[in-house]
Amino acid sequence: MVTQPIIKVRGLNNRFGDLQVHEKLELDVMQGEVLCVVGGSGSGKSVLMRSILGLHRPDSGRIEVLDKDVLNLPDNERQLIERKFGVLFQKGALFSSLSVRENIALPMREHAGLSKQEADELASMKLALVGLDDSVGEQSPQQLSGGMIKRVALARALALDPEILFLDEPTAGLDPIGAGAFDHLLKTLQQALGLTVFLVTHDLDTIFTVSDRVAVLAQKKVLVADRLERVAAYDDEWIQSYFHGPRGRALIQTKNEGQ
Ligand SMILES: Nc1ncnc2c1ncn2[C@@H]1O[C@H](COP(=O)(O)OP(=O)(O)OP(=O)(O)O)[C@@H](O)[C@H]1O
Repeated sequence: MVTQPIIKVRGLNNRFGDLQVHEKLELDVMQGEVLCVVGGSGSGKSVLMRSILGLHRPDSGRIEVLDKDVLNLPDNERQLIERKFGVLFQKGALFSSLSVRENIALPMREHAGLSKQEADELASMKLALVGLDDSVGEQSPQQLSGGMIKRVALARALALDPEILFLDEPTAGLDPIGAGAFDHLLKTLQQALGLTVFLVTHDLDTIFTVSDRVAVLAQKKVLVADRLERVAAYDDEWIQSYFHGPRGRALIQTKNEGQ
């Protein structure tokens, strides 16, 4: 499948005081792919995602989304681009004072100007999409398990039918079965909806299940961005210890046996 970059990052520099996080970082995210972004703690994965989302202003560099130079767009055009983003933050807590349905309907009412009834009906569709019963809509977020909360947060991220979905550590805090179920749901939805997914994760299972490509952040840049098997073979100490530790070896073996 030949696709075009939907996001292009060029010469990105991010610095906090004396700490240079990104130096001339380059990255393409291809239309319709799941790109898993990995790297050691503090390597700048979240700052990269926040820079693309417009939540952090980089010191310099260029970020294009759908061929628009988003760092230099007027506010109204920038908002049109942001409407194409769905975001699930690691700590993207739901509003506890609102029901699940109200949480999902909120972006539709605030950003798409839908009536309460329209938004509630669409929220039901989004609940079904993430595999939750409609009755969950009337529950409070505090009543839900960790896995259900992630599904609701995913339903909310999909509220405005985004083209690009950003997720920061979506399986963190889930047990392995819940995490596996979330990974499969994500892959199914991504394929069904034709989404492009930018996924920050430490979770090797997630990478093996959902990634089309993997980008490794190290040494202030994207060291390599390629298919998993090529990245796993890359000659770098961090990559080798990450992908070829006991967990990585077991996953590679399982994958090979499944082929
Ligand atoms: N607003 C900020 N002010 C100062 N330093 C920051 C700020 N945001 C991030 N940093 C620093 O930038 C570096 C990269 O942070 P970032 O959160 O992107 O790392 P990460 O790769 O996502 O790490 P982790 O895997 O631990 O979540 C860290 O050293 C962090 O402390």
